[in-house]
Amino acid sequence: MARPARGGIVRAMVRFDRVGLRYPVPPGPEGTGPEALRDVSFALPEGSFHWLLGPSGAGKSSLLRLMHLALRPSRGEVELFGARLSQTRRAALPRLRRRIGVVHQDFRLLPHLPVADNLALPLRIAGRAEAQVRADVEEMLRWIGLVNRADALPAALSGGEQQRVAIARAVVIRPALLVADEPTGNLDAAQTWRVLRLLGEMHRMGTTVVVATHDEVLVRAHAAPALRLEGGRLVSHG
Ligand SMILES: Nc1ncnc2c1ncn2[C@@H]1O[C@H](COP(=O)(O)OP(=O)(O)OP(=O)(O)O)[C@@H](O)[C@H]1O
Repeated sequence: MARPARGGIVRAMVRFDRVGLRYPVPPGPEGTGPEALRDVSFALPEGSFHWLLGPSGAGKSSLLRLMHLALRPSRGEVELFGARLSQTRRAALPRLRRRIGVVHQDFRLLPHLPVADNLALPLRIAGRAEAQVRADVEEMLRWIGLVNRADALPAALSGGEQQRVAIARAVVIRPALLVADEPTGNLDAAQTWRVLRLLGEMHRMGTTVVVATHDEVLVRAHAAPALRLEGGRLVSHG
């Protein structure tokens, strides 16, 4: 469900216009690999929730990498928060990246830092005062139900607990856009529902959310529009 912005007009948070992507395949020059995405166009309204679906190799992770600025397109235009990437200076990218939270299937927590410090890191990088960092981390731990694991290292947590920490870390600086790549791929059913609930809560608070998944049960449980990829092409949207 999209929330109207000022004047009732729903802004696009993300817009892809005829986007193509070729990976650089060594040893050739950049852009000579097979096409991972072809002619992909869509717009995601501010405050929407979308599933990203498609068989293995369809291009889901590639599309999300473009969306969270880990890659630039080989063709076409990606627009985020109204900024066209082709016209955005490299120096301006970190500021855009701070508006995007990313969750991966394999959590990617820093293994040598306790849970609380994993959550604090984005806040410290953003220069928040330490009292604010402590308050925000506490709030996040409460939200994900892990207050009593603040001092644990990630390896001491179950996969589902680690994924809840990863979601909290992705949203602790209140991103406008949250992208998740197979966030429940390694989780059992009970943990999958908890993760889905957290993603749904972020959406209800106004965050634009995109979730790639293979899990049709999940998709049926949370009715939302879907982008469906096949062979690098967007075959349906809605
Ligand atoms: N880093 C890379 N270098 C070269 N080719 C890549 C790279 N990552 C993905 N590809 C290729 O791009 C295409 C799309 O892959 P992608 O990982 O985006 O698909 P996917 O839909 O996310 O698949 P899965 O569901 O298995 O994760 C595939 O042909 C894949 O081999």
